[in-house]
Amino acid sequence: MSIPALLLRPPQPLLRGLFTGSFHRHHCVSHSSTPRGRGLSCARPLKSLGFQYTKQMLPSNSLRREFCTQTTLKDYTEELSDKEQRLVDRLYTGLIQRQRACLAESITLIESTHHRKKDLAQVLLQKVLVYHREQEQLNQGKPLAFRVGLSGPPGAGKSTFIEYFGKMLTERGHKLSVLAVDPSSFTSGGSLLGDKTRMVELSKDLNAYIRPSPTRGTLGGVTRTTNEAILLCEGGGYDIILIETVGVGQSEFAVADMVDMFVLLLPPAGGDELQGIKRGIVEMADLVAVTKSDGDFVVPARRIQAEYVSALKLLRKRSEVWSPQVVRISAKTGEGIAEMWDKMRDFQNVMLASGELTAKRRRQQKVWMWNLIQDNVLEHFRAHPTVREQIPLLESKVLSGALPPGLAADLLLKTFQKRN
Ligand SMILES: Nc1nc2c(ncn2[C@@H]2O[C@H](COP(=O)(O)OP(=O)(O)OP(=O)(O)O)[C@@H](O)[C@H]2O)c(=O)[nH]1
Repeated sequence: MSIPALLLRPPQPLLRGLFTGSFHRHHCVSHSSTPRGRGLSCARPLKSLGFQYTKQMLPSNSLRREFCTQTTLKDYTEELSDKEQRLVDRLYTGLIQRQRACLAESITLIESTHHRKKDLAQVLLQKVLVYHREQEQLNQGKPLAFRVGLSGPPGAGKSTFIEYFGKMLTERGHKLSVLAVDPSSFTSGGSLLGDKTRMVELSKDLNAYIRPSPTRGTLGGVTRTTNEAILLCEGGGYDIILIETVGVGQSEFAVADMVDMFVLLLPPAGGDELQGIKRGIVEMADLVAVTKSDGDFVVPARRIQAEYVSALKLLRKRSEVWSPQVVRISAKTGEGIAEMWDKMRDFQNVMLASGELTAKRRRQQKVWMWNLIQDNVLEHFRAHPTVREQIPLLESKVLSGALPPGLAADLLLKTFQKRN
């Protein structure tokens, strides 16, 4: 993420003072070379970012990007001790040699909340990014992997489906990575997804890698590490990345901003059971699959399929080349799953050929960057001593109706600005 960060315009006065903590350390890096052993500097790099290296001063987009990546990597690398450098090199080499243990260790590193480990993770990510780009160039600019978001309410049949689908893909020579973003893991401490016992066969498959989301942190934090984990998995040679979420919260909106295709699994159940599914989630779906279409469930599955075919027709068209479709599948009998995969490939092909996929990925990079900024700015705002002190009082005044929310927000923002 430091590449887009390097191209940011000079910071606005309000924001200028904010970039002093982890955001700046991880995402804004100095252009000028930093002698080994010197601590990470915040003020100087930001100055150079904003005022010395403007768009006009560098020859072309691609050259500028190249320039930024290399110097970014160099700056971080010089900060590392020999031991740290060896760790990053070992993980990077192991990762691109497709060693699962190194992929697992690398993801653990990016999930770490430890201050120094976070720095190391960024160095590793930069190296993987460069490698990733080289590989994409060798692949005639085509993406290295197909990123698929998969969502559905609890009990929809997600794990049974992934088990069957995953085995089918690995038998066809693919390498599949399943990343589970589970919002329950940080609200209740429990874990709905990612539990390996849910996909017993697939977790034993050497061409499949299943990874639950970390159990700590905020949704923002988890989605950030998921984005980074996607890159690591792709660097590790996985060509299909499945990101699984439970379709009841905010996480699927975040996941939709990370993937090429969004697939919604729905059980053949009545309206009541599907109420938990937010309308917005259906709107994001590129493909809806009605699960458990076998035995007694075939009739209700057909009904749900017909309902969703009609409902999707009413939605605003999101693509020039693809209209969302509704299929019926059974992970018990396997019916419809190969056909579903064919449709997914059709989607990938038409989206790629039309240029929509590339455009979507570009947009997602920008969303990712702004999500990080938003998260960090908010973190700094909440951590500000005076603001933190005033929040409970102002919140209670807003709750009791004594203060309009707009005024309370203005007061807090002014307090924040004064001290920055
Ligand atoms: N008949 C039939 N039952 C299925 C099928 N797929 C899943 N089931 C059953 O549906 C139930 C829920 O399936 P899971 O795969 O655990 O569903 P899930 O969406 O992963 O559920 P959570 O882990 O709670 O999110 C289990 O009892 C499965 O045996 C299917 O294709 N046909």
